[in-house]
Amino acid sequence: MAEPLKVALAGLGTVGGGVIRLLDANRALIERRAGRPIEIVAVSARDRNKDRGVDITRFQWVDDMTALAEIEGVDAVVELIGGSDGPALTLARKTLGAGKAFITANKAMIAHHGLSLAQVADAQDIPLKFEAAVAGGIPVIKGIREGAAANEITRVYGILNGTCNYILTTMEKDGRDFTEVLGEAQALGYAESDPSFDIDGVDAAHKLSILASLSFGSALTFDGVATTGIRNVIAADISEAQALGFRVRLVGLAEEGEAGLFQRVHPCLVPMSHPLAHVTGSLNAVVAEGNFVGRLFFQGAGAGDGPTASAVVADLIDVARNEYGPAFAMPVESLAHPERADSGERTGRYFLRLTVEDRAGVLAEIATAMRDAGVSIESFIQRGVKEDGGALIVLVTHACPERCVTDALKRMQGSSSLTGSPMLMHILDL
Ligand SMILES: NC(=O)c1ccc[n+]([C@@H]2O[C@H](COP(=O)([O-])OP(=O)(O)OC[C@H]3O[C@@H](n4cnc5c(N)ncnc54)[C@H](O)[C@@H]3O)[C@@H](O)[C@H]2O)c1
Ligand SMILES: N[C@@H](CCO)C(=O)O
Ligand code: NA
Repeated sequence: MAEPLKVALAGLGTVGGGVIRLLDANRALIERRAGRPIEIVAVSARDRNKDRGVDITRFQWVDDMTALAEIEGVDAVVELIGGSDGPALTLARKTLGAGKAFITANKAMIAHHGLSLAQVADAQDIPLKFEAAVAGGIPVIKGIREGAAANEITRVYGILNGTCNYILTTMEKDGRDFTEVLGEAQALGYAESDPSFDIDGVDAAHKLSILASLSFGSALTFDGVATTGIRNVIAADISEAQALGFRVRLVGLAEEGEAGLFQRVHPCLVPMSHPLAHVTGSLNAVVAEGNFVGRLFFQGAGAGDGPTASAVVADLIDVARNEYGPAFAMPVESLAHPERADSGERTGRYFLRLTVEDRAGVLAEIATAMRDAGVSIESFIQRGVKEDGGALIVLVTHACPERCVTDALKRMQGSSSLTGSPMLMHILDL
């Protein structure tokens, strides 16, 4: 029998537990597919005695998880701890330094340190793999890195955070407000240990920066992602968007063109005719547009123990088969360094929600700001708000450069007519 791939596992939480259960359940099949057994030999986490519903007494226990890299006979280390720096990064560096394969679900660490880790891995021809880090169980890294490798990809976008999608679609279904639904989403086990990473779009930005690098062959730049989360989305935004034929989704979008590299995570209005409008609950979806293959649409579970473990073990199978290549699909030195595109020049339609006082002249004030900023209005709704006697105004603009809409908002800033902060969302006309 072929030698097993010996694995050390750091982190025994949602995903770590899932990996052990998956390898137990599909052992024989995985061995046939991988050409050899995949065996966990050592594990480490914070608490040795916690009941995880899986038997870990059969594995060597290691208190200091960064020591997993040094265990003799271990071929691959799987990191399922989390955190962009700290023990996860130390473990990554030690593992690659020891010439062993490193597999992770940690998008925060890959977004911040992926290129420097890839440099070490590629120089020694060692696997560095992170399928679970982007859209969990969806094989989107494999799809873009391998399946679409022949294409020039100029745009990649999608729903990259299950927690936010769960919150938005529950608000949509039940008409409830953000704070009410947040607690439920966290209880489902998808949320990051710092929940603001989900809600403020940071987790989606981590994933988008990884996807952009793989799609465009450009150096990963997490700092280049303009990020807005879903904290300010209210139930009325969702119902008004629906009345206009849209659904609200947190969309990560990256494009590469003459203007440079554009990367943004933001709540958007998605037309009902677009497949992303039908991605509900904690599901994720990614669209990649290739110049020969056309539009690819990937959808599935972006989080959860089973789906995420499925991606981690797929990476292990690649390692067992000796099938891998440079972590970012090409050597780090070959990655391009495009300029950052100016978002003000992007043209599109916008949704603007204002809460205002219901008195003479308010509408004229809004119309004047729009006119002076060169923004033309496509549709307009005004509703009375019983609670405060004010009004809710929703505008959809005709396509115009983004800087015009932000200019219109600036002109209204500080006006005594406004009773709350305006909400501006892009309309995804793709
Ligand atoms: N949960 C998901 O659905 C999901 C999906 C995709 C990716 N991920 C990523 O997978 C990783 C793990 O996520 P999870 O949901 O399984 O987390 P979790 O909180 O359920 O588990 C984390 C594990 O790591 C251990 N740990 C954490 N910090 C430690 C430290 N400083 N020292 C020692 N042990 C430590 C904990 O004891 C626990 O066993 C994260 O990077 C996360 O972003 C999670
Ligand atoms: N917190 C993430 C987990 C998967 O990466 C989410 O909600 O999608
Ligand atoms: Na994935």
